[in-house]
Amino acid sequence: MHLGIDIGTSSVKTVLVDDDQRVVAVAEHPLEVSRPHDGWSEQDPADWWQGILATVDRLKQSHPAEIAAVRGIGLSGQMHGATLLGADDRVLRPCILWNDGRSGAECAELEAKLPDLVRITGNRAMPGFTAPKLAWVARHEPDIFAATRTVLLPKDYVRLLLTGEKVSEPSDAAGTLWLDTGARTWSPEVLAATGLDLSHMPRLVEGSEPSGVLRKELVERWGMARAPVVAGGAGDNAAGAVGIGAISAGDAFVSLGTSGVLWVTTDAFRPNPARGVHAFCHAVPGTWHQMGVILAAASALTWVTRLVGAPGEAELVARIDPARAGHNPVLFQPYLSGERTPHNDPDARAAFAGLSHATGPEDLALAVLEGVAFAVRDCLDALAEAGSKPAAVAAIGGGSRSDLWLGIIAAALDLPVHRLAGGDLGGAFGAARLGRIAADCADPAVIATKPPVAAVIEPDRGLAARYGDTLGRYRALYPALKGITGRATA
Ligand SMILES: Nc1ncnc2c1ncn2[C@@H]1O[C@H](COP(=O)(O)OP(=O)(O)O)[C@@H](O)[C@H]1O
Ligand SMILES: O=C(CO)[C@@H](O)[C@H](O)COP(=O)(O)O
Repeated sequence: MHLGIDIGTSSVKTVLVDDDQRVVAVAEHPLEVSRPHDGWSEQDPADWWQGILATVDRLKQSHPAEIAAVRGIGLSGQMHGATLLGADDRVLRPCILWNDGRSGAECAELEAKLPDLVRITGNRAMPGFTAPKLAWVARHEPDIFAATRTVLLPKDYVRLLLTGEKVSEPSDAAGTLWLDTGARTWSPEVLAATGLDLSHMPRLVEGSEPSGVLRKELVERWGMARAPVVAGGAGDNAAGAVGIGAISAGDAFVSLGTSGVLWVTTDAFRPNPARGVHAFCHAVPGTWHQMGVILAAASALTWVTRLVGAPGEAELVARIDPARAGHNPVLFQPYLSGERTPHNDPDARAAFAGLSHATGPEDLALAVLEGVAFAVRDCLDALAEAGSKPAAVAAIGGGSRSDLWLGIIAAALDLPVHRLAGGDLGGAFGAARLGRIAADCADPAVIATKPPVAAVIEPDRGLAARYGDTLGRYRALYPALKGITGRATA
């Protein structure tokens, strides 16, 4: 038995997986995002911990024998979040999340200060990455910066509470912008550019290696027969990739979580930072990936669901007439949190265009599904310019539960989309696999196999042709609105 724990942005998900890789049980605990100013995005790390205790406690109640038999635990988490700890390892301020856009000025300064930044890290400085956030804290909260002894990513902070160890691994560490991504080691040069050094960083293991064991009091609380090994784990996208066996060069998927991601696995470090393409390490040693990232995907659907007062995302999507896809006069630019790929613009904002007296909630919802699909198409084209051209993509994350959305995405990308068994569990299932690999010293290729394809969604030819035209109009929105819409001033 193995546990996978994913600190998602919208919830903590914990999955119990047996030795035949069957999901035995899943428990989820919702999380809220706090937005104290326009463009800011924060969470209290104590909420992640409450989510872990609540979900594992629930699994212990429903499956005590299986929890007692857990041998390995894997961690997955939303990437880039800056969790700042003082000398006593207490959290100094709310975690600044991956979709926080406050550090645009610091990004520009960092690139100017360290011309080798892109060569070392393989990435442009983008707000949301961890290093520019620390530069922001140094400028705006100097007392907190001075008190900071350790900076941890979300899943690495909960690892500290689970094991007492300060450890990270390359897939998540690459998203800090402090990693020499090709070498998979911290870069003292980039750390120094933000006033930090190696003492502020956790030690690194590979995602599939042990990082420690569960603390005695938690082993007792959950009635485990012995202390399970806790694996290095992975950032949520790399963990999602392990969960669907996307560990060979060219394997591709689209993730529809709070964020949207178009991921392609690479067998070498292939940076190409133009147009906001990310080049990070994978969770499997000796592998890397490229990805395009949009900051609002399923979260845009959640937003419009609340806006129109619908009871839930699934209920709102069910009200959309699928025949309206491609005939919707309403366009939506989904930059609710600014955008990374392809614009790297934290000040961009979302917009509806083409509203009339005839527009109803279903038109807005369809526009959101279509606008997110076009934003993912922008990622596909940016990755193609970076040399990665997938022939098909798998779909993972909560949004992949919607057949309509996957059909829209297949047509917008003009690629087949594969729905995989368990894909909606995102990183949690992949984390459980990493826990097993670490506990059993197993070969990642033997465990991280591809699950059965539950459905292949081919692009509808007529819809793909109509979207060819709509895509041009969608792409005209950003330059037209730049300078008109933007971050609210205080
Ligand atoms: N049936 C559904 N159809 C479309 N989207 C859905 C459905 N159920 C959940 N979602 C979306 O899934 C999102 C959560 O996905 P998830 O992968 O768990 O995100 P995260 O890892 O960021 O917490 C919610 O924001 C919601 O919009
Ligand atoms: O910032 C990124 C990747 O660079 C995001 O993908 C976060 O990792 C959040 O993931 P979800 O909560 O949307 O799964």
